[in-house]
Amino acid sequence: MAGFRDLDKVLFPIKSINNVVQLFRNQLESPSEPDLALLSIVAGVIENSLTSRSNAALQVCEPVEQNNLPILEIKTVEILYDKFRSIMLNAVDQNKAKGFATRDLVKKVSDVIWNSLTRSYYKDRAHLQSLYSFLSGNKLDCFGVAFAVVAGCQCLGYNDVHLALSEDHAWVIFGENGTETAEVTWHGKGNEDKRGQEIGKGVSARSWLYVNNKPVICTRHMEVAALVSAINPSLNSTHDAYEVALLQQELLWLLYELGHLKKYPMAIGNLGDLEEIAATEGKVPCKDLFQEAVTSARSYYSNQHVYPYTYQGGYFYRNKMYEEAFESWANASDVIRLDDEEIYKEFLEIANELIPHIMKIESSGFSANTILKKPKCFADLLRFYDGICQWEEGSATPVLHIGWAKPLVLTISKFDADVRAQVNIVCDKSEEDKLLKKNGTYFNNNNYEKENGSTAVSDSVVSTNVKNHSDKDNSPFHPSIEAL
Ligand SMILES: CC1(C)CN=C(N2CCN(c3ncnc4sc(CC(F)F)cc34)CC2)S1
Repeated sequence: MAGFRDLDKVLFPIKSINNVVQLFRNQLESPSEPDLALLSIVAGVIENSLTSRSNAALQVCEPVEQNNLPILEIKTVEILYDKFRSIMLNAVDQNKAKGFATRDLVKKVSDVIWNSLTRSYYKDRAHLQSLYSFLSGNKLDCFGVAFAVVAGCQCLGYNDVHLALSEDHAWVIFGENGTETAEVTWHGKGNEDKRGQEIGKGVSARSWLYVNNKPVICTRHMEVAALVSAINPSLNSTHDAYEVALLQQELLWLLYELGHLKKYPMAIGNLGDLEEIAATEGKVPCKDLFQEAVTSARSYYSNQHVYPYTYQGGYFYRNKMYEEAFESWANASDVIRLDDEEIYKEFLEIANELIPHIMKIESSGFSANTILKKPKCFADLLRFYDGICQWEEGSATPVLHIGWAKPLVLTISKFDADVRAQVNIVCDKSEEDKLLKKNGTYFNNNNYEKENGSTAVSDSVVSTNVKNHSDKDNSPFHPSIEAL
C-alpha cells in the first residue's frame, strides 16, 4: 500500500486545489496502490471545512480566489490517519499468514466500523461518506460503511477486498479469485441488514438493486474514483461550495485521463453534470461524457444500468432537447426490473412530471419543429411506458395507479391520429425481418444499428422493442413498434 509517503508529505500544508490534485496524482501513479484511508481523510476534511454550518454564510458569496482552500496541516491528517489504523490494527488480530481475506475477517472489519457508529442519526444526511466523518463524528452513510470496510481491509494488508457497486447499494468482493461476495452495510430504510451474508444467487441478485448481477467491481484506483464521486459539494439545498465542486471536477478529470473511469458509468455521469454547470476549456464536452457513460454501461455491464440514461435524459431535458430526452428515457425503461423504491421514484418523476411538462410546452403551439409530429417520438414514448407496464406485470405488488394513467393518457392523446397511425406495433419476428429487408434498417433494443452495424436513426423506419408482456425477458424475440 502506498501509505503516507515523504513525497506526499512535502505537499503539506495544503493550500490549494492543485496541491490536492497533486497528492491524488502521486497516489494514483505510485507503483504501490493508492492509500484509500489517506485520500478519504484528506477529501473529507476539505469538504467538511468548506460545507459545515460554521462557515456556510462565508461560502455562499463569491469565492475569494480560485483554487484557494483553508490551510490543511499535515498534523490534522496524520492524527486521523493514525487513529483509523490503530482502530483497525487493535480490533483485528493480525494472523501472521496474511494471504486472502476470509468471510470472518471481512465481517469482523464490518463489525468494527458498525459498532463504532453513533446509535441513531439521520442516515441520508450529506457529508457522511468519508473516513473524516467516521473518525470525527462516528457517522457514515450506507456507501461510507462499505468504503470504510474496504479501506480498513487495505490497511490490514488484505488487498483482495474490493468495493462492488450497484446504482443504489454497495458491498464487497474478496478471496483468491475475487469471487466471494459479502454484504457489509445496510440498504434502504427499515430493512434488516444482511451483513456477512453473500449476495444471493436468486431473484434478488437479478433485481435492479444488484443491477441484474452486473455490478461495478472496483480496482483500487476505481475505489479512489468512488470516494471522489462521493464528494458532496452541497452547502444547503440551493447552494454548492464552489471550491469543493471544483476540486471534485478536477479530481474526476485526473481519474478520467488516467483511464480509471472507463468502467464506471456513474462517475462519468457525475463529471458530465459538473461540466454542464461549468465546462472546463479544451475537455470532452458534457454531452459526449453522458454518451460515454451509456456506452460504458452497454460495453461492460450488458446494458443493465439505468442511471447512465437518466443522466443523459436529464441533460437533454434541461437543454430542451425533448426528442433526445424521450429516447434516453425509453432506453432507461428498456433496462428496468423496477422493484426498488429508489428507481421507482426516478421513473415516477420522468413519467408524471418531466414528460407532462414537455407535452405542455410542445402543445402550446409555439414550437415549430414539434415532437408531436414525429412518429419516432411517439414510438419512444410507447417504449418508455411499455417498460413501466412490464414492471407492473413482473412485480408482486400492484404499483401503477390512476396517478400514472392520467398523464399517460394525456401524453399519448397529444399526438395526432395521423402520427400515431405511422407507428406499427409489429408482433412477430417474421414481420420484423420483412421490415429489415425492405428498409435495410433494423433497430435493436437499445442500440440503433443498421444491418451493417453502423449506427444511424433514419426517420423512415423507427422501431423499438416492446417487451413481450407474456414472455419474460428471455423470450427469443420481442414484438417491436415500427413507425414508418
Ligand atoms: C441521474 C441521476 C439521478 C443523477 N445522479 C445520480 N447519482 C447516482 C448515484 N451516484 C453514484 N455515483 C458514483 N458511484 C456510486 S455507487 C452508488 C450506490 C451507493 F450505494 F454506493 C451510487 C453512486 C451519484 C449520483 S443518478
